[in-house]
Amino acid sequence: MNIFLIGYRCTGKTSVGKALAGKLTRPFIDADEELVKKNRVTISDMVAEHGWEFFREKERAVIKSLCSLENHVIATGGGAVLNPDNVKDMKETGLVIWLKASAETIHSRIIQDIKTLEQRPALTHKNLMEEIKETLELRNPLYQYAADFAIDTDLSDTDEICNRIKERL
Ligand SMILES: Nc1ncnc2c1ncn2[C@@H]1O[C@H](COP(=O)(O)OP(=O)(O)OP(=O)(O)O)[C@@H](O)[C@H]1O
Ligand SMILES: O=C(O)C1=C[C@@H](O)[C@@H](O)[C@H](O)C1
Ligand SMILES: [Mg+2]
Repeated sequence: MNIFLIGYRCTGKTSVGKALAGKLTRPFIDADEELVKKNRVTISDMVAEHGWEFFREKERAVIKSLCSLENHVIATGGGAVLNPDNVKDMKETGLVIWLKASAETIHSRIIQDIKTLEQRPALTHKNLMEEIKETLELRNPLYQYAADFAIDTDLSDTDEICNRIKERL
């Protein structure tokens, strides 16, 4: 079984995924990083040039191919659950863990993370806080449906989150 990490931007899927894979001595792979490598373009440039629909098609291709792996820890992009085929494939081939954080925590991590410019182009025309709140409201039911269980990340560091996941496995 694979372990898939899902959740909104900056809930820690990539950071926790890497650390968890180390602790479980399993290989780690990140869907966003795979997409960038495969297409040789940053996410921000891809979205600026071709739009979100094009990005979602590329993301679907990556998730589909990652679902054929075995025993990997896989960090997904924040919007992977928007495609029901991704959700179906992840549920069939692994355990799906939802990393959660409050809108305030997400906002603060997004504006501080150096990767935001290349990796997290705006999803809406709203200001960042409104975008986060509105998008979380739309996506929370999708994360909920996809996940086997959820972990709150607001008050814990990566190491503590890994330990809490390990307790649940
Ligand atoms: N538990 C945490 N406590 C504090 N900071 C965190 C925590 N988890 C992640 N961060 C910070 O938030 C930022 C984003 O983390 P990360 O890239 O792992 O998120 P992500 O969920 O993979 O985001 P994306 O969906 O955009 O790929 C980084 O600067 C990271 O250090
Ligand atoms: O939340 C989203 O829709 C996204 C999150 C990032 O991980 C990237 O996959 C991309 O910026 C889209
Ligand atoms: Mg990530």
